[in-house]
Amino acid sequence: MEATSPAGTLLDLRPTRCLNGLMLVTATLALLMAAACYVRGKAKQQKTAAPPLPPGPLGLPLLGILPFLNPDIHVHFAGLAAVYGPIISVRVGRKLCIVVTSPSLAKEVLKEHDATFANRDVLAAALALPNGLHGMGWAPHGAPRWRVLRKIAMGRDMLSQTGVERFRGLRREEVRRLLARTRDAVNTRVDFGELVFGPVYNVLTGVLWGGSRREEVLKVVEDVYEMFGKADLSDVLPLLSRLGFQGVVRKAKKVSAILDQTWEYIIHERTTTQYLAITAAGRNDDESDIHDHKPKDLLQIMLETMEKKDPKMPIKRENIKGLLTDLVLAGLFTTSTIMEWAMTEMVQHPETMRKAQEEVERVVGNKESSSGVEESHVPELHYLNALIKEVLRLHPTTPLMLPRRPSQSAVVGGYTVPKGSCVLVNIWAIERDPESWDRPLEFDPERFLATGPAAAKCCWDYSGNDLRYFPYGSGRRICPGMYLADRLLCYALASLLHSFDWRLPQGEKLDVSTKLGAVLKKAKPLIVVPTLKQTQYG
Ligand code: HEM
Repeated sequence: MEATSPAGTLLDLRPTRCLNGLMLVTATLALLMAAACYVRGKAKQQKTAAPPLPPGPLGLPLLGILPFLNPDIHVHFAGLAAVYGPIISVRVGRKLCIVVTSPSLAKEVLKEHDATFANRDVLAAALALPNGLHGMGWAPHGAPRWRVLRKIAMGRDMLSQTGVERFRGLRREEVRRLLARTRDAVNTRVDFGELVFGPVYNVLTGVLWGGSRREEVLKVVEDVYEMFGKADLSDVLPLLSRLGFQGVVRKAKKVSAILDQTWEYIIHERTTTQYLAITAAGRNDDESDIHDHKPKDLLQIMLETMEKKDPKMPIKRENIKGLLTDLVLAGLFTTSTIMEWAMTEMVQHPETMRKAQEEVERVVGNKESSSGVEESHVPELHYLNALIKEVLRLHPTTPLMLPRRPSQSAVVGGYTVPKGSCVLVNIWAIERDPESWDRPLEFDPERFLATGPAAAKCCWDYSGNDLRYFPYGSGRRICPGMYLADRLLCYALASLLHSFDWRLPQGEKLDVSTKLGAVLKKAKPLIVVPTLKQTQYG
């Protein structure tokens, strides 16, 4: 008889049970581990998966939204922002554009991720200029030449706040000439943009290279300006340029050869005759006399820097030509356009012109007690300074700023902005945003004269620190010419308001429509009639 004690049964069964138990535990552990791996993997995947591109319209294959693009691109993009939100992505041909339309997102791009977004998205026309990439405007921000050129341009002898003081004499001379020209034209129809263009150009060329061969340079610079203002398909459809449909690029090559030659003549003249004369006269780097009508200009400073061969300041001839081209192009059309917009707004709102005139007269004095506006009066002209700020708010010269190109992918507003895309900041829309501005479309200089707690809260200066108002840009690529532009704008306008009254020709209406080229200009020139004011100087 088989002994069947419970113990025996237990003994008999134990190995099998053990095996089953072990398998069960192992299986459970394996399952748990697999589940843990899956969860961890998923979490990691979620962590590393980039957020999506910003929303935006789909557009057509290959062409994107190109066929539907309104020529006033800033207005078109503002409309898309109203539908899709403050950060959008659009394909324009092959190019992926990310457009930012709010102060907080502009801050992310221009301040918080400043280094990532400090490169320019270089236009095909700029690439075609032989010195296009050797200057400042299109150079990659990390490149040593960009740092060196910015250092020189913003140096204490050049375009810095103290540097511009050295050219007071030059500005005075040009503004006096402007007053004389206006006096010759009283009671006649005057193209205001044309009237102020000359003095702005003369001041710039004087500061940059002493003004020699002015007319020759102007002819080419105007061509280059036109070229940058034209939409170039090879920027967005590179295939076209490979097939030879280059349009703007072909023209750029032609024009730039002439410009290059002209710079060569100017440099040659300086290094042979005038340069020797200047060094023989014993000028040195520290010389900074605001009464000197011919202080050392940028060309001179750059030639001397090149000659010193300091490894920390490596400058080549092409950098000199590139920087001169950049500064004259970037400074001329912006400053003269803002002057035209200022007069346009004052003619449209005569009460603002009257207030500005009263202020100038109060500060400068009348005919008997004063010999006219001097630059030393400018800081006291609070209303006029506010008026210029308001003009810059409503009429940003580059409504989408200069295009940026991220050096690596970044997350902005919770969306991915891919490396190499073209990033645009719609400053035109931001500076008209009702969330930041009371009655945003009204021309109201007083908004910049806020006193009390309102003034303490905001920072309406040109530093680019408050991303609701940054007409000269923000961050490392902020405009290097802002002190010169500001000084010239205020001084020239104050002088013109002190000496003359300005009105539209009898029976004519003001046309304020705009045209977007390299800068946002009036579509039609401003025609005005200056008349002599009772208190007339100059
Ligand atoms: C009212 C006149 C002017 C306005 C409204 C203006 C506005 C601007 C703006 C918005 C930018 C882009 C900044 C950014 O990307 O953050 C810029 C860049 C620049 N501006 Fe001006 N500007 C004016 C006058 C001038 C003048 C007089 C000069 C030269 C003398 C100048 C030279 C430049 C240059 C070279 C750049 C490119 C800087 C870089 O990329 O590093 N601008 N300007």
